[in-house]
Amino acid sequence: MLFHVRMDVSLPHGMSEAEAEVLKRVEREKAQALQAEGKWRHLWRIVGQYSNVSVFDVENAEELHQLLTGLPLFPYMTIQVMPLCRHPSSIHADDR
Ligand SMILES: O=C(O)C[C@H]1C=CC(=O)O1
Repeated sequence: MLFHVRMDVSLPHGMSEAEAEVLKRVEREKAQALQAEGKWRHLWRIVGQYSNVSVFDVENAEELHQLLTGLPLFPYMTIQVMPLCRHPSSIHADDR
């Protein structure tokens, strides 16, 4: 099942540079592992914002919830989720 997800990141002003760097590194490792697994299919930066739009390919909403809440930056993100289904006019066979 595909989900469009928008993540807006807002780190606390009081967070040290060192702590932010560690969080971002651990987040990157997790994000890249999920991409390698095929679960995080697209990851795009929104120009000019500390935000991304992503497409996840997971079994169900419960799996997506577990995955998102497990992200190191989760406490500092506002997340919007849109479930997707195949568009009848799409010519791409792998749209799920
Ligand atoms: O930078 C972001 O958009 C937040 C988060 C998503 C992937 C990642 O590495 O960090």
